Amino acid sequence: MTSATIRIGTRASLLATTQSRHVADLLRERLGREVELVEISTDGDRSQAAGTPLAGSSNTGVFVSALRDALLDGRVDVAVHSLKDLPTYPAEGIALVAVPGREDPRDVVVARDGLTLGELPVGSRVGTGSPRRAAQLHALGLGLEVVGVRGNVDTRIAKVTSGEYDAVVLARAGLARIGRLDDATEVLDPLQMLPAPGQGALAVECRAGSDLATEISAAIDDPRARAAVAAERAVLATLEGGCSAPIGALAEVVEGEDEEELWVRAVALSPDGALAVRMSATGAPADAEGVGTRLAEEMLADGAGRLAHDLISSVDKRQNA
Ligand SMILES: NCc1[nH]cc(CCC(=O)O)c1CC(=O)O
Repeated sequence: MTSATIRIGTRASLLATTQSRHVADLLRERLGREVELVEISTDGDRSQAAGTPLAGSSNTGVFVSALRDALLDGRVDVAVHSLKDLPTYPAEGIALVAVPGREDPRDVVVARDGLTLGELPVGSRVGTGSPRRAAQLHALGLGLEVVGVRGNVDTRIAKVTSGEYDAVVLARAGLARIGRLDDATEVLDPLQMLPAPGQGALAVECRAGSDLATEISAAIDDPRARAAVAAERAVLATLEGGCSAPIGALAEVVEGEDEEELWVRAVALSPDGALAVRMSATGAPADAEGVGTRLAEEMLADGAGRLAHDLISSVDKRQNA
């Protein structure tokens, strides 16, 4: 069993196969095992191929469960996902065995003519399918027109190249992984654009309780990355319980005076970006989930649960302005 080839299930997209290949390389290097990729196609992938691109969070659930099914019925031994696409609730029989070293979690702008967001004229069309990015773009007050965009990373960049959109906002990690970082014209500071919980991190899953789970965890888990995403996902899970507003969260493990410290920042916004609840917290990396949960509870106590009532809150805000 321990000498058998490890089969990694992957979606067929460029981003997914690049991510899976990265995990395959880590496993070969650190376990000295043979590793192969097995493509798992889904209804979502097929309709994408047929020319109706499905994108973003609404459909990621389909991809995640197809990979998990392949894991559960033994077609593959390992599943690799973008961590930010995983739902916060656990899946039966599946263990999150490793969060490998994380890419830079920030968002980037890909704009025409090398422009930054601040240089784009009022009324410029900026594409994103993410309510989190849309709300934070509005909150910048630059008068940008936020338009929906679907499809994979290349499709989105092509909207700018073709002149259809002036810019798109994407995860830096996605561009880095597919070797297109040069297309980015600005890296957004988290003060302006807090990333999605888990952005830039990978999730490596195995069947719960398998020997392979323990072996992989010891070989490729990065405790700092794991603590950071645990805090971010605790923020998300807790806020989801009480609000449907767009959410950003970013945590980092930093060297303190004599021990490591966990820093967490989070934001919940009304969809039009007019109102936001922002908070931060620090704590021990070992208590990552507790730190994130308590931070989100404070945000709810401060009104984060009412932000989704977009119309009412933005009207209130404008009357005060
Ligand atoms: N929602 C799609 C998705 N899922 C993971 C990434 C990029 C890689 C990552 O964030 O880890 C992307 C594209 C994007 O948001 O630009």
